[in-house]
Parts: sequence; C-alpha cells; structure tokens
Amino acid sequence: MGGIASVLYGVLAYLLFLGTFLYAVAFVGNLPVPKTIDSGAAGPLAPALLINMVLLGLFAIQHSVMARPGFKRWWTRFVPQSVERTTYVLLASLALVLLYWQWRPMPELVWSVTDPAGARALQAIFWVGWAVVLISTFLINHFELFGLRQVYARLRGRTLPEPVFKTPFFYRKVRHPIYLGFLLAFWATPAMTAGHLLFAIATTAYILIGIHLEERDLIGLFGDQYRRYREQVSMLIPLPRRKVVADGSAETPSARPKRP
Ligand SMILES: C[S@@+](CC[C@H](N)C(=O)[O-])C[C@H]1O[C@@H](n2cnc3c(N)ncnc32)[C@H](O)[C@@H]1O
Repeated sequence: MGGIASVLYGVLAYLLFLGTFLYAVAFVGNLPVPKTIDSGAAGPLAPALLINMVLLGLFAIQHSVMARPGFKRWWTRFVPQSVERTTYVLLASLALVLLYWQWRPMPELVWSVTDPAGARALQAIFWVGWAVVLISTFLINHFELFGLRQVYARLRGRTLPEPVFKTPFFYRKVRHPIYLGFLLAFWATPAMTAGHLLFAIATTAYILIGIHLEERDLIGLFGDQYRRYREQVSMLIPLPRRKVVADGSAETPSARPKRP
C-alpha cells in the first residue's frame, strides 16, 4: 500500500474510531442519541440476554485476539505492518457499531439512587471516568494507539516506531488508567438496569482477562522493567506505593534524597 493510501486509510479509520468513542459515552450514559443502552422497546429477556452476550463476546474476541503478538506476526504476512494498527482500530470500531445497532434493551431496574446528591456524584464519576480514558490515551501515545503515527511514518519512509515503556502521571498511580476509566464510566450510573449491569459485568470480566494478557505481552517486551513496575504500582486501585522513576524502576521512600 502506498504512503498516501495508508494515510487516507489511517485517517478514515481514526475518524470512525472517534465517532464510535464519542457515541460510547452517549450510549452508556443514556444521552440523547438515537440508540442507547436502555432505550427502545424491550422484548423477551432470554433472547435479549443471548444477543447482547454474543455482541459483547464478538467485541472481546476481536479486541483481544488481534492484539496478541502471535496474531500480529501471522496477520502482517497479509496486511502491511504500517496499517496493522489501523486495521485493528477499524475492526474494533465496526464491532462497536454492530453492538450499538443490535443491542437489546433490558430495562428491568436492578438498583437506583434517588438521592439527588448521590445521583450527581455518580454522574460526576461517569464523566471523570471518560476523562481519565481520554487523557491516558495521550499519556501513552494517542496517535500511536490509534494507528496514525504508523501510517505517517510510512508516508515519510521512516521505520515504524518501537514500543516505548512509559509511566507518566496516572501511570504512576495505577498500571491501567485507561481500563480504570472505563470501569468508572461503566459502573457509575444512578439507574442500573439489567442491560447496563450485564454490560458492566461483561466488560469488567473482559478488562481483567485483558490485563492478564496485556501484562504477559508487556513483560515479553520490557522484561524486568515491567516486572518491577508491576511490583511497585497497583493494577487498578490507586493505592499509595513506592515512587516510580522515569525508567520504570522504583525509588523506595527511604532511598529518596532527603531535604537538607
Ligand atoms: C488500550 S492500551 C491500554 C493501556 C493500559 N492497559 C491502560 O489501561 O492504560 C493498550 C496498549 O498500551 C500499551 N501499554 C500498556 N501499558 C504501557 C506502558 N506503561 N507503557 C507503554 N505502553 C503501554 C500496551 O502494550 C498496548 O499496546
């Protein structure tokens, strides 16, 4: 694929991702869009449950299988390396479009928070969650995560960027701020319906499995640097731990230089 065609493909896939990401906020948060997690006429529970589980399963399989190094090695025999990430992003976005389109509402209320202050707090956590997701993508490298850096490198005839281990800002508090943001956004709702609860449980299970697979790959990539990071920084819950310095190794509080 030529450089300009790669960039066009990369930009189109990125725009589709951006649309599906913004739609996800509205879908989960029941904002005024044509279809949300709880909107529409409800049918019988069992088929709705089955269809929703298949939709979530399709997304999970696409997202985790295509992210594995072994799959990428095989896949890039057919797809140019420069657009491998773009193709991943495109297929993930299409899986999400299918989910939004075919999702069956399951409106039975499981719990609700009627206290106005409690409801407002949950709404705030929802928005904080999405903000943490978006900010964290920029902390890691937003344009590389979504394939644009790779197609730009191809256009300029440069070699593809090597993965770099980073621990900026949120990554000094938890190892997976993007996933933490998703969990906050998916669970924080004043009115938890059966459909929303199914979505929250399934995505939480998927995130926990995804973390296990991702960390195995990260250890393969960064070795002891990531092992040390894993010992020193919490997975998802920001607990106070030892300070992580720029190279991913840790400084214990006692080893830090004392003020004169
Ligand atoms: C969707 S991002 C999720 C990152 C992280 N799990 C999180 O929740 O913030 C997945 C990509 O981030 C990369 N990644 C995860 N942690 C990283 C780190 N500390 N430094 C650099 N890349 C990282 C993984 O290799 C993978 O390609």
